[in-house]
Amino acid sequence: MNLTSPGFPFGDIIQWLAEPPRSCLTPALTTWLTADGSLTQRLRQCCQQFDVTLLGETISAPLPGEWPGTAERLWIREVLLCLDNLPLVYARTLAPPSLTQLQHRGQKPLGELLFTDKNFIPGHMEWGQAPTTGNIQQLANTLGQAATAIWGRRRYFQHQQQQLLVAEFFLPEALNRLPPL
Ligand SMILES: C=C(O[C@@H]1C=C(C(=O)O)C=C[C@H]1O)C(=O)O
Repeated sequence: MNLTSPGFPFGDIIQWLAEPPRSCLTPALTTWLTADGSLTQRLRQCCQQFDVTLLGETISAPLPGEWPGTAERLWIREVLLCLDNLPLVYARTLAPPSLTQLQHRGQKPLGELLFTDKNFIPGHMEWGQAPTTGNIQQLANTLGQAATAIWGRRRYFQHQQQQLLVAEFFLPEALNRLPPL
C-alpha cells in the first residue's frame, strides 16, 4: 500500500442519485456538477496555476456499495485539484487493477489520459452529498475550509469490457471561487 497523506483514503459511503438535486444547489455549482468533458480542462481555464496533489494510491476493497457488482480489490486513487494553490476539488477514482495505464501518474491529471485515449468512453453520471460528519468533510475542515455542504458527482467510464469510476467533490471554497460555466 502506497500511502502519501495521513488519513488516506478519505472516501465516504455516498448515496448516489440518478439526477442532481437542483433545488439545494446554487446555479453555479449545478453547472459544474453537470458539465461534460474534462473537469481538468475546465478548471485550468479558471486559474493561473493548476496542480494535482496526490493524496494516495492503493489497491484495496471498495467501500460497501461503492462499486456496481462484486469486486474484491480495486486500484484507488485520491487527489486534490488545486487552483492557484487552493484545493477546490477532492477526487476519488476506482478502477480494475488491470488498467495499469492509469496507475502511478503522480501529479499528472487522469483527465489528460481519459479524454485523449479513445478507448476510454465517458458514461453516465450520478450525484451525491458527502456525509456532514464524514471523511471528505473532515478533509475540508483540515484544509481550513468552511463546513458547508459538499456535493459531488461520479462518472462511469468504459474501457473495452471494463469500467472505472471517477468521483469529484467540490470543496466549500469552490463555491466561492468558481464562476458559473
Ligand atoms: C476525469 C478527469 O480527471 C481529473 C483528474 C483526476 C486525477 O488526476 O486523479 C481525477 C478526477 C478528475 O477530476 C477530468 O479531468 O475530467
